[in-house]
Amino acid sequence: MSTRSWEIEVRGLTKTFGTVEAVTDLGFTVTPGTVTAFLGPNGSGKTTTMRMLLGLVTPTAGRATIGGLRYAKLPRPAATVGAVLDTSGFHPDHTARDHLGVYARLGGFASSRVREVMDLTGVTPFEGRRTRALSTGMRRRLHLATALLGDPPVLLLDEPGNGLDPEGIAWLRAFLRRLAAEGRTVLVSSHVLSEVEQMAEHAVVIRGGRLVATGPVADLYGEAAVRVRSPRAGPLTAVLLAAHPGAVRVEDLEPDTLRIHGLTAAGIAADAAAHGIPLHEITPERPTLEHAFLHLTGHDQGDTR
Ligand SMILES: Nc1ncnc2c1ncn2[C@@H]1O[C@H](COP(=O)(O)OP(=O)(O)OP(=O)(O)O)[C@@H](O)[C@H]1O
Repeated sequence: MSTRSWEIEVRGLTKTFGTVEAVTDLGFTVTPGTVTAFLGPNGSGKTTTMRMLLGLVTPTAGRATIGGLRYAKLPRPAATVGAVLDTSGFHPDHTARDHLGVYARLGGFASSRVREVMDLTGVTPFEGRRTRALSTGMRRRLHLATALLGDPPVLLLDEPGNGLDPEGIAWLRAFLRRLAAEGRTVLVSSHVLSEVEQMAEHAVVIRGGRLVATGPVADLYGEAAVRVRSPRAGPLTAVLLAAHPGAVRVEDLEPDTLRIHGLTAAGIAADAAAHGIPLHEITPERPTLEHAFLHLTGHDQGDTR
């Protein structure tokens, strides 16, 4: 890999197909050394954005650059950006090894890379199998292996977890994290947050082609809350509101059950003890990122939390 900083930069990016606004005024940055999740529901514009980054779709407005350059201007595009966008495209009669050999020649990469990427991605155990006979998981690995042939500093992967079983997802997570730890810029799209939750440090969330959030994954979580059950829920509410004016919000879930926002479980327990209020249950509720995602992408209507 070269030492250049291979940052992905998207600014004011817009694409309309006839009357369809696929992407509108989108802006985000993906920094090297991180896995960044590109999240959005189906049809939100993820693939179109990735295609614009690869110069496969011409933007209506704005720009999408890699290391400050448009894809077409990169000195060695195939050795700079490894992409998995379209997961068809294997010759059915080629073996996995043949497929990589063809792509290594096409890309002008050393033939020794074929063995290296097969070992890296776990293709070796089925290298002699014809591609038509590969399982979904094997196909995913072979696509990744193909993308890595040029040892690229940038990886663009469109829904790489699609169709993988939990073991495959766990492998993918660890693998992509390792690639990022080597200093690569890794952008991974998904419409299923739980798939990327444990692998990505950063997220770019879009809806309807527009940015709705970007930043560290940890910041996308909603506010934490504590669920408390007490036979004296009313007096407890009064005590907490009086002791922490403006800082606490209390939801009445049931006559004896509250959800308290703005305080820790320990803080609530201390206030309750100080006023002799018995607690029958006190449970910190960590909001799930899935919930935050559904909220951000407007898919939680009717859901109260
Ligand atoms: N070539 C095209 N011609 C017309 N409309 C298109 C074209 N490509 C994409 N679109 C439309 O642009 C919108 C965004 O599609 P895109 O495939 O980028 O979304 P996505 O987030 O990748 O979705 P998914 O998660 O389903 O793959 C959709 O409304 C889609 O129908």
